[in-house]
Amino acid sequence: MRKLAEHNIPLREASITQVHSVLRDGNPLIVHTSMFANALASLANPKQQQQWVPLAEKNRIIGTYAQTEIGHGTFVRGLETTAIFDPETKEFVLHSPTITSTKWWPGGLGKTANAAIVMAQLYTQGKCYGPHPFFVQLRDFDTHHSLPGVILGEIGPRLGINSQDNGYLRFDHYRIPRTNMLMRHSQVLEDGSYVKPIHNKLSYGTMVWTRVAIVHSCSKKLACAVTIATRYSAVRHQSELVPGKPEPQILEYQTQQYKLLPHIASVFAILFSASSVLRMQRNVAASISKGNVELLPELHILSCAMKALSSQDSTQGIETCRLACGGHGYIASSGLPSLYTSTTCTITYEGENTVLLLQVARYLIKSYRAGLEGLPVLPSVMYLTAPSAMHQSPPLSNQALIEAFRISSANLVKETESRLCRQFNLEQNFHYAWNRCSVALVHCAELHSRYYMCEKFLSTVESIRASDRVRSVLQDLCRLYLIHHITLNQGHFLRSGTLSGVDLSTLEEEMYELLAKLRPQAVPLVDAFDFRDELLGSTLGAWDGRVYERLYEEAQKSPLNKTDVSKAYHKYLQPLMKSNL
Ligand SMILES: CCCCCCCCCCCCCCCCCCCC(=O)SCCNC(=O)CCNC(=O)[C@H](O)C(C)(C)COP(=O)(O)OP(=O)(O)OC[C@H]1O[C@@H](n2cnc3c(N)ncnc32)[C@H](O)[C@@H]1OP(=O)(O)O
Ligand SMILES: Cc1cc2nc3c(=O)[nH]c(=O)nc-3n(C[C@H](O)[C@H](O)[C@H](O)COP(=O)(O)OP(=O)(O)OC[C@H]3O[C@@H](n4cnc5c(N)ncnc54)[C@H](O)[C@@H]3O)c2cc1C
Repeated sequence: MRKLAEHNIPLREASITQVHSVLRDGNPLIVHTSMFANALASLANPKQQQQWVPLAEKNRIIGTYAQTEIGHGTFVRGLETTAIFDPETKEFVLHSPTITSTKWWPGGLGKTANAAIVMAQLYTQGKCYGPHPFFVQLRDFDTHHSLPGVILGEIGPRLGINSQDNGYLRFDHYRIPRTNMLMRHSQVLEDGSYVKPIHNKLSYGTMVWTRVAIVHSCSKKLACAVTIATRYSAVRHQSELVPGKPEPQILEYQTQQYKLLPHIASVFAILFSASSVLRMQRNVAASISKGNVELLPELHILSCAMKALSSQDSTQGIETCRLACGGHGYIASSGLPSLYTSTTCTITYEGENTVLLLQVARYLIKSYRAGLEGLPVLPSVMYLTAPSAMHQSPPLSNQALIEAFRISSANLVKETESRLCRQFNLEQNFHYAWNRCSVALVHCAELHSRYYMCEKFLSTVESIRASDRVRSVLQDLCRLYLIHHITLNQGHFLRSGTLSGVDLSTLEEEMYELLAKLRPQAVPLVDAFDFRDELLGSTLGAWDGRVYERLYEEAQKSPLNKTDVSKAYHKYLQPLMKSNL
């Protein structure tokens, strides 16, 4: 926090700095500096911002974002916490009517936060207007005691990020002033009348913002993991590549290169996509402040798509890196276990991935149908009904591979839409039919999202300002990424007829050549991520390569090594040994 102040970084930008990476196992302030700060910036009106932002900036108010309940996380419309407007006192009465309405999970809520943005069902003049955000003080700002009517606690240990306190929260007819409803987009006036927002999902804006931030953070986490595993693979010697010859660096094995290099490429793919979505988000935010919400659906879908893909890719990549380090990848001091546990949660939070991919699929199907009817569709999905341009690019060139992605994705959407129609004819109910097609729909969303990521990687590499040598390495890396994902998805390319079996064999051959070509670049590439040793926090991945010394030194710090004979020996082991059991 002192560093943020020193560098004049506003609170809402703290999460896109490296500040949070210093505390590897999560930290209790992350939701304060990310979602809470963003909710104030984007959902509060100017007067409310004047009131709360300076206090939050000075950490007098420490906030969280309390939306999820024990009973509902995904289905936001199903939240049960109520905020009923009382026109007599000009207050909202917050209440948790059921066990399932208990807020559950918010980061920092258990012990750290003294305030929260609470999402609750807004009732006024006897009508429910759906979930809306409210600024709610939870604890006394001086004593930190929870306030009467607020029941708070911590939910208990989790798979990871245990340096954070995740909390639960219940309200017992807890009153807050009318002006605590965040009123930038919708309002409740003094007489209780409701003023609608210009788009009814604007109150979900903080989720969209966070999904974009997550994409960025996933590229960083994966970059840490590949740095550790690649440096280690250059230090570690094992087995014989050629019988009787010295043990090679494990990075010499093609299988090891295959484990690491595609994930190094993935860091760039995610990072370039993140930058592109971030640019779009800034444009959309500027348009919204001028009253234009035209591009909001596109941003919502893109952020869902990129959050889903980047969280899945980085989680799988980190696990592969851990496995690529053999036994030493399992030790906590390698840094890999905590990278995994603090990344796998990104698959679930801020919208569970399957659910987000189904949002993307819904948009694809709607856009495809609109395109067929000649109705306008937004740029990112025009390709679904646009004619193919396959023949214009040299076979198997990068451009041809991108076109193959595009056509295969369009083909899959077309096939799935037909399946949906057939299912609808059988079921006579759109929702049942949708559910019966949802596995295929998720595949559509994944392929479309992968197409977007590949396209961003390629277009960024082509336009990047760099020396010829650096550009050439990035081009190889990008090529590897494209081919790798084509081989992983080969069924789709064969089905769409965009690539033949022979094409796929040719590409596979090229991939093996690229692995060998990129092998000497592996260490320089990860060094270029430029992580300080303190930030990596890894015995295996430090800059100097002193892996064995560091492992040994770290072992000395184990509390069990403070004495030669542990207390447990006297208490349990010795009696057991003497018991003749
Ligand atoms: C240098 C860089 C260094 C980087 C390192 C820095 C590291 C730090 C990074 C920090 C990252 C921050 C981490 C913070 C920690 C976060 C902790 C996690 C917090 C949480 O999890 S908060 C809770 C999140 N909860 C969710 O996400 C719930 C998911 N569910 C939903 O969003 C919705 O319910 C869902 C699924 C979208 C459905 O909504 P619903 O209302 O039911 O809508 P419909 O399905 O009926 O759709 C109707 C219509 O609305 C459209 N729609 C939906 N959502 C939106 C939206 N947000 N915006 C615009 N439009 C939306 C939808 O597409 C439909 O459109 P149609 O046209 O088809 O009708
Ligand atoms: C570490 C961590 C931190 C968190 N921090 C916060 C926080 O700060 N604030 C906050 O408000 N929340 C927070 N959450 C909660 C988080 O946002 C939710 O857990 C998440 O949105 C998923 O919702 P859920 O738990 O209800 O899962 P569910 O929706 O119950 O998902 C369970 C399964 O059901 C499936 N499913 C659900 N709906 C559908 C559907 N429509 N179609 C197909 N399949 C479906 C899912 O795909 C999944 O497989 C946090 C969670 C975690 C793990």
